[in-house]
Amino acid sequence: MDQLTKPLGSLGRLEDLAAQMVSIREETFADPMRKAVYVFAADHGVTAEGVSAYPSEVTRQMVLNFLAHGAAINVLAKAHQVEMNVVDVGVDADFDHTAGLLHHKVRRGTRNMMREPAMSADELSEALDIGLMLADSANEKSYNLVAVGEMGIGNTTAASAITSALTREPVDLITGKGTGLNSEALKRKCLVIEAVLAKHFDNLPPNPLDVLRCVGGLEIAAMTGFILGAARHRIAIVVDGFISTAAAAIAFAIAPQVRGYLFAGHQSEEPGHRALLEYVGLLPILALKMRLGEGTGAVLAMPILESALCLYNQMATFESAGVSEAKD
Ligand SMILES: Cc1cc2ncn([C@H]3O[C@H](COP(=O)(O)O)[C@@H](O)[C@H]3O)c2cc1C
Ligand SMILES: O=C(O)c1cccnc1
Repeated sequence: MDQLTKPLGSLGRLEDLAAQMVSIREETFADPMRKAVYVFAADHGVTAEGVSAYPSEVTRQMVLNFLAHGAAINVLAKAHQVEMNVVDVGVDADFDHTAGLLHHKVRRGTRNMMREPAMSADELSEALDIGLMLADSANEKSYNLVAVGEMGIGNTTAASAITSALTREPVDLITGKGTGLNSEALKRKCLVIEAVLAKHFDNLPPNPLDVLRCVGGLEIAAMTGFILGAARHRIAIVVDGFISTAAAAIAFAIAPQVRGYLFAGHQSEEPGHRALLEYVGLLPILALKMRLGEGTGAVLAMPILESALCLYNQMATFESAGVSEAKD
């Protein structure tokens, strides 16, 4: 990088991104990028507590919208030549005859974490396995850059509970309005999350897999498995916003080596995202004041990563171009 025809360090963070991509891909770093986004969808029992501005039917409706190419993620994936994969891990709907969907439903939504753990140990293990299996299939398809996204009404509540359990940050500092709660509803959401944490974790810090099982979600667990599996295959992974970063934080808590394979696509407007990025040790690539999810911020960052690698691969060196280097 320092031999390329530019002042030392002048490409800023692009230099770090290129270095990380090269270290992930090792001998194959010059291969063209083959990109995919995996959108994991599931419902959440905790929506019964009134924690989202939208009804949980929107999860099913948005899955159909993804399949009809009408969502924000469809537009961005198409614009940047990113193959789209939509995975049903636990939507509360019957998709048995729906084409174009990856069918891996564990159950129709998690249990209400206010009353009982969101998942049983078997359900958690099934959801993690789905993610691991999809990472194997991403590797078989020769993807070398994957974005991780999600759809699940209520999942910012699960992500906030995970964030507080892992980082020990107070709930009110890491809980946001999600899809757009008013300030009164946001207060209720904070009370729900506090009650959930008190119910499941009387002795902190809890084990990361217990956090995932008790207060996570089926799509979050599948994303965790996917991230662990993709890292194992040396696939570069771009996480999206608050919820996918919560999955990355669990993966990091289980296997800290996963950090070297992760990029944070953007800084979400959800307040807990900062705490999670800090916990994992990631710097966001973009800051566009987005709070959508679906993988949108991750896909938007992919051209920046590709640009970083192109610069590293294609620029002339001082020697080859006959350009004088810096004086001492
Ligand atoms: C139409 C629509 C499209 C979305 N796409 C992603 N989300 C995002 O919002 C949800 C999380 O917010 P909360 O925890 O407040 O329910 C998730 O589904 C997330 O992907 C959407 C939400 C809506 C309403
Ligand atoms: O940061 C995100 O991914 C996010 C924020 C709000 C709602 N849904 C997703």
